[in-house]
Amino acid sequence: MPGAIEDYALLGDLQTAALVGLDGGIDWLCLPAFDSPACFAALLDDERAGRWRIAPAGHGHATRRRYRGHSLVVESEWDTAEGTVRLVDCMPPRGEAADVVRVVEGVSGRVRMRMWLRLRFDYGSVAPWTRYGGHGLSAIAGPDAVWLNTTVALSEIAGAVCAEFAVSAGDRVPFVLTHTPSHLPQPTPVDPFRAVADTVGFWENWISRCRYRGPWDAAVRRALVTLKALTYAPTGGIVAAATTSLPEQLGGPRNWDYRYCWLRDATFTLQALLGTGFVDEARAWREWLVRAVAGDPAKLQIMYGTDGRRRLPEYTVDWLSGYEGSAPVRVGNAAADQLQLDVWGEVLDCLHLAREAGLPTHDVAWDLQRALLDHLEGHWDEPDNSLWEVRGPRRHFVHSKVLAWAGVDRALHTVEHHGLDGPVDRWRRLRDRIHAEVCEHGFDARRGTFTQFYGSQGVDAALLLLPRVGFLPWDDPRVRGTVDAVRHHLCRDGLVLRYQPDADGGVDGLPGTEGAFLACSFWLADALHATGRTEQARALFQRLLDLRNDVGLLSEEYDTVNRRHVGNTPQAFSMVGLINTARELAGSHTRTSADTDEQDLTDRDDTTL
Ligand SMILES: OC[C@H]1O[C@H](O[C@H]2O[C@H](CO)[C@@H](O)[C@H](O)[C@H]2O)[C@H](O)[C@@H](O)[C@@H]1O
Repeated sequence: MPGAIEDYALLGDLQTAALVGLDGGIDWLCLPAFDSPACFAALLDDERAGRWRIAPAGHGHATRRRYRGHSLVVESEWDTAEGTVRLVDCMPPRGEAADVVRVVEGVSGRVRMRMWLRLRFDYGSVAPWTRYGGHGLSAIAGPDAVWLNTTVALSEIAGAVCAEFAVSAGDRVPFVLTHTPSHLPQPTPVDPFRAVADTVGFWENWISRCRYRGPWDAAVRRALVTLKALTYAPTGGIVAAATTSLPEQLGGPRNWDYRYCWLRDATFTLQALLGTGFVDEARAWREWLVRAVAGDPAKLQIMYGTDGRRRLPEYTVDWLSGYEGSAPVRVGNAAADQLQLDVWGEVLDCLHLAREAGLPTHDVAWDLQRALLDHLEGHWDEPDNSLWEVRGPRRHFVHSKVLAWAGVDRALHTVEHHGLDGPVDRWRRLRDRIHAEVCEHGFDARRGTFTQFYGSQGVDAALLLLPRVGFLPWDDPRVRGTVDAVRHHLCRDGLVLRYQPDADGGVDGLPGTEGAFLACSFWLADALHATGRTEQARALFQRLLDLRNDVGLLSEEYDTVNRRHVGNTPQAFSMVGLINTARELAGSHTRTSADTDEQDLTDRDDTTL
């Protein structure tokens, strides 16, 4: 039985990620990449689907746990009747192969320990052939080979690899699990102690480039490290979360695979990284983007594989029972084929912002912007699936139209401020036309609010973003009315739903309901602050900070009834929301290109940037 979603800490090597629970069990690990089949999938079933646990014999949850400094090295400690023991877990920066390093350290007394490893390739379905030799083993099946190196004796019990040993104060017992494609020879084993030190050094060095200084510094840095850990270093792509199919409703079917690169999530992530000083990541992402979307702009997808792959067919993994019975488990994501008009606007905004942030003007990037804009010009007035990826009928979603407006607006800014070439008069007319249409059809004067889509009876938390992209100012009565309507209709226990799933006869085409969406809750805090209700904004932000788990992570949503994290974890959207709201409340504006006229990025030298 897996732990609560909030029980998990993240390990990662910038190519893949593992989740380690409070009880010392790694319940999720895909090798060699984020979206590879899992070799530990207990998270979505039970230990028969693969798990690796190290803990004091007969003990459950660790007494305390933390990341070492700002790194992704997790230290779990158990106080037991026999003494205290520490488990140090990490994935060192990728060298020759992918490694998971676990070191048991005796702190006091003499503690009996138990290691239990059950490798199951291909999401729990393939038990490898295991060969033992000395203090190690190799496990091979199909394309995968895994080696375990340790200093303690291993044995096999009921299909699992076990070790019983004891540690006294000062003892260190290492375990190194290494993966390679099965046709390659065993790689040179890493030195586990050096690997831990290198991992700490890597992350401390990376975060030292952070230019945010202000309140909530530790929370912001942890969020940034998490975003970086969701980056696939070889290509610069950024995944939306480390997992698939953690449910948006416990026991329900709203279970999706987030191990891909959504243009929307990635652009939000980039805005947070750029705003805190991480320009190299923006450069890598722009390169990734230009490669991924090259070709016909009509064929732009809303998401890609981390390598830019377009085909992400969705299928169900029926042999896994799902997290706490939440079936189906899905691999791939059918949303890849949807029309989500906001993405054109977000990409145009992000490319513009990258340029404003000092990335050199790049002809290919401008060619891409122009091609995207040409396509948007011919398609902005079509109904779409919206940023929420509804699986019901396409509609004229207000947020999508506003982001189309923003895309045109950013292209105009680029021409005006960077001397690039474009048909500005035509684009100005287009921008004005979209604006007028949204204000006419997307605003309900009777209720004083923008609506989820033209003619809708529902509202949408994404409407909180309208002033942020510069569509209308925060003091416009239509904006204030919309903020109030979102609060009134979408708040549950003070947190914000994306929309009312049952409005307009059911907009998303899915059964069941879902938790409060944490990114939207951060957007409400920003909106309260921007409309002069800073105390309420701070209170909401504090509430959201309090929802982080013991190591500072947030999943996608929060179940306000069961008081639990729900949805995939850790989710970039949520961590981005934390960073942006901290910056807003600290007085360092989250820049969108809508601001660049007035601010001209002078805040690049602010201490809080
Ligand atoms: O709720 C239905 C949709 O949920 C997922 O999409 C959500 O996550 C994406 C990644 O973070 C985000 O970009 C999107 O805005 C969210 O709605 C799921 O991936 C979709 O397949 C699903 O239809």
